[in-house]
Amino acid sequence: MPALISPRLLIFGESLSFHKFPHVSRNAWFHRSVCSLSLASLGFKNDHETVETGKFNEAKPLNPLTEVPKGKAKVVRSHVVKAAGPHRSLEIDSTIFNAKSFFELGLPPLLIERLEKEGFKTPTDVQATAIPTILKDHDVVIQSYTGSGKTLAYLLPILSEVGPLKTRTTDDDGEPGKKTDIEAVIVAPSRELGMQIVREFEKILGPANKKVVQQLVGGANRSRQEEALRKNKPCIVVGTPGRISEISAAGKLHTHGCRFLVLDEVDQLLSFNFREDMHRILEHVGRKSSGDSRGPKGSLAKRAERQTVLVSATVPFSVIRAARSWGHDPLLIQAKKVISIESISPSGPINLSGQSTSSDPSSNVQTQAAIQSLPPSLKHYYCVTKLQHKVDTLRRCVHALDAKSVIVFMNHTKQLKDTVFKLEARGMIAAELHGDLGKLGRTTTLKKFKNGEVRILVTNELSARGLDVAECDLVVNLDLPTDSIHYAHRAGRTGRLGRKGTVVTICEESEVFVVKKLQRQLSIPIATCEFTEGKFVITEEEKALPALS
Ligand SMILES: Nc1ncnc2c1ncn2[C@@H]1O[C@H](COP(=O)(O)OP(=O)(O)OP(=O)(O)O)[C@@H](O)[C@H]1O
Repeated sequence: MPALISPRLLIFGESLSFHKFPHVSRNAWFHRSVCSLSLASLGFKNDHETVETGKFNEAKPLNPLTEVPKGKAKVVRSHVVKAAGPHRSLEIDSTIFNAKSFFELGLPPLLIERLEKEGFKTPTDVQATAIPTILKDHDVVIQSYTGSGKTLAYLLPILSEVGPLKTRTTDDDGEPGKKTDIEAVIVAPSRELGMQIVREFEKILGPANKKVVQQLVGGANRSRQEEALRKNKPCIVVGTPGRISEISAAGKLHTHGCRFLVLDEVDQLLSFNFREDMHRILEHVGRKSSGDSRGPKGSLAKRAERQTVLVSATVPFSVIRAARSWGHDPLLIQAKKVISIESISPSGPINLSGQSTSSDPSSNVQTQAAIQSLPPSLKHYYCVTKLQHKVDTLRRCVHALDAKSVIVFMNHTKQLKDTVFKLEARGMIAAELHGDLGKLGRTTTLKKFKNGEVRILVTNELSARGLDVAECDLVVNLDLPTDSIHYAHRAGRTGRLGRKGTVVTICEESEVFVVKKLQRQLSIPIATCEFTEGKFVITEEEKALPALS
């Protein structure tokens, strides 16, 4: 089973052990029920406004809309709100939002004005907790599930202190062209995520202030980025570790006076691949805070003491350790909770309530980290098929669920390309996204997928982290993920910001025990399903199981 063997297993400690976990009879856990569902019946809108600009010129599915037997579909209707931004199609469960307003969080009026203009009306829970904590100058680790709005949770307090929308104004701040030092550095593990964060900054800053933020991602022309730094003198840079450290080493990026260092997807940035570049960044961006001079910022001396913000949906203990050594008295923020990291024992992983446990950290750090990263609105299924029928099963899955925007994860580029070819041969609009494509190719594909021109994006781990496509209503694992952390990040590409989302793992009979182990590790039910005669049929429903420890 080569797809399951990855060097990344070493990063996160525990891996899926194929021999340790015996094959367990499915029937032992199931309560048998058969019903047919579409994504609409699972809580999605069924009409074609879901993808506003979508132009699916495909062969019609055999049975486009599936009848849902009354009482079988588990539709949980709750008060819904609309998403901010141009796509307003999928319903959002309002329970993700906080009772407080952005104003109550202490954000400056100009920033609130911009938020309102862009349609951001209410903060999410993690934003309502993180924003005031960061504004009080604390070093923090932000951990909450995928799609819960962690980007704005750090972006808004930064823009409260840096750039033209900030609270306090001085003559030299905020305007591009006047300052020479960078005031905030945001590091992300992939170009796509880096560019996505830049777009989020640009959205809030507004068209007049775009030059306040500069992207420094790999794959793009470096001299053009250096030229933009020299000419525009941005106060915020967002980039990948390699490119940031390259430009910094060349003396073209001045970050010693930097006030904010954000490491997004920090657990991935801790991996061996990024070690050297991350070392340079940590050494050259501001200086580690001592805690002595905490208080309102303003003087240059105080600015040189950086505030460190670590962010991820999955926080293994290695991140807690890193937070301790890179910051002063850091706090862990989990949706509505704030916990002192110093109080977490180095010998134990953090559990669901944010406290440490005394068990062996290597045994279940990964499990705990993954459990907390899954949005509750996701539904998980798996379907058993033969290897040679996987693509056909995928096609039937997409049709049966009437999915509008699908991300398919595979582990190997060659097979990934074959899958796109086969899907296209069957009249489906699919595209590939992987590291072998150039930056332009990747950007174009992603753009087409986001605006609905491409219905099925076939990709690999590159897209598992951070990718935010609000309309994505289905994630399919056509190859199994390496472990529960990877499952969680892949799954998190759907069900963004309280929307409903469906995750289907298509596997061979011999791989079922791995799905069972994921189910136990993540403490989620993963029901068995089939796609017959254009219908999505849940053949055996799972009970939620206690997490493996
Ligand atoms: N308060 C809000 N109101 C409306 N939309 C919001 C709000 N906060 C964030 N969003 C939107 O929700 C989407 C998901 O946010 P974001 O990408 O920051 O999630 P995340 O928690 O970082 O996810 P991941 O862990 O997968 O990276 C984005 O499109 C963002 O613009």
